[in-house]
Amino acid sequence: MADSQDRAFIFVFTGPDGSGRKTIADSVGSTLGLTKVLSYTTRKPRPGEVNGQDYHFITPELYEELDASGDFIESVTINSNLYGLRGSDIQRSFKNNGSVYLVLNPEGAEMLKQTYGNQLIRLFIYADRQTVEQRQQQKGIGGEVIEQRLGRYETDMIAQARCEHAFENYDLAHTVFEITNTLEQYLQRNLEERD
Ligand SMILES: Nc1ncnc2c1ncn2[C@@H]1O[C@H](COP(=O)(O)OP(=O)(O)OP(=O)(O)O)[C@@H](O)[C@H]1O
Ligand SMILES: Nc1nc2c(ncn2[C@@H]2O[C@H](COP(=O)(O)O)[C@@H](O)[C@H]2O)c(=O)[nH]1
Repeated sequence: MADSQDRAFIFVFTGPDGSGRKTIADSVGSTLGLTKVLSYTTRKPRPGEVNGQDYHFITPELYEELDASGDFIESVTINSNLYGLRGSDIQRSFKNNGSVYLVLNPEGAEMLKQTYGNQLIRLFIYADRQTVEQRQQQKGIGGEVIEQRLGRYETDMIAQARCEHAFENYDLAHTVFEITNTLEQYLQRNLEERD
């Protein structure tokens, strides 16, 4: 008999920066009552970002310490900043709350897929290059950072083919509706299997 946490899903919202991953993930997650698992980063918070809500913002020293203890299930360096996820955070959320969601770049999503297999569902969110650039500008992200992020756009887009689902994001309400329906099917299937 499978343990209840074996039946929980990890929904990973991925795709190019600025495609709308966080906005969609938080909206779908709140509608479906999913728990968000936050990454740890050595990056400094941007205006409006809150520790414990957007990321766990930590010092490079603490990051090194956690990394040396083998805490990170996945760790990457992006623009000289470290980002990682602790496996224990995912396991704790599974035990307490069931299915979880998180937002990762395609590289991180791929790495986690290798660990969690069928339990992990990748939702690829995308829009054209010009649109993601404009969205980042409107969000107030600096020109240099946007340039660095756009440098990864083509590589990130290639990952679409490996994801379980892909959604174009222009009409936000429509995208959220489509993804909510898709995830409901996974959660419903789980409930039926339990009965
Ligand atoms: N369909 C949409 N139409 C217009 N604006 C959108 C749409 N989806 C998201 N946005 C806006 O685009 C901006 C980027 O969205 P969001 O932060 O969710 O993207 P992201 O992929 O997580 O990128 P980032 O890494 O920059 O945070 C936000 O200001 C968000 O409100
Ligand atoms: N592989 C991982 N990627 C992550 C993680 N946490 C966030 N991210 C992605 O990094 C870039 C840059 O993020 P930003 O907030 O500094 O702009 C973006 O694509 C994030 O989704 C992680 O733990 N692992």
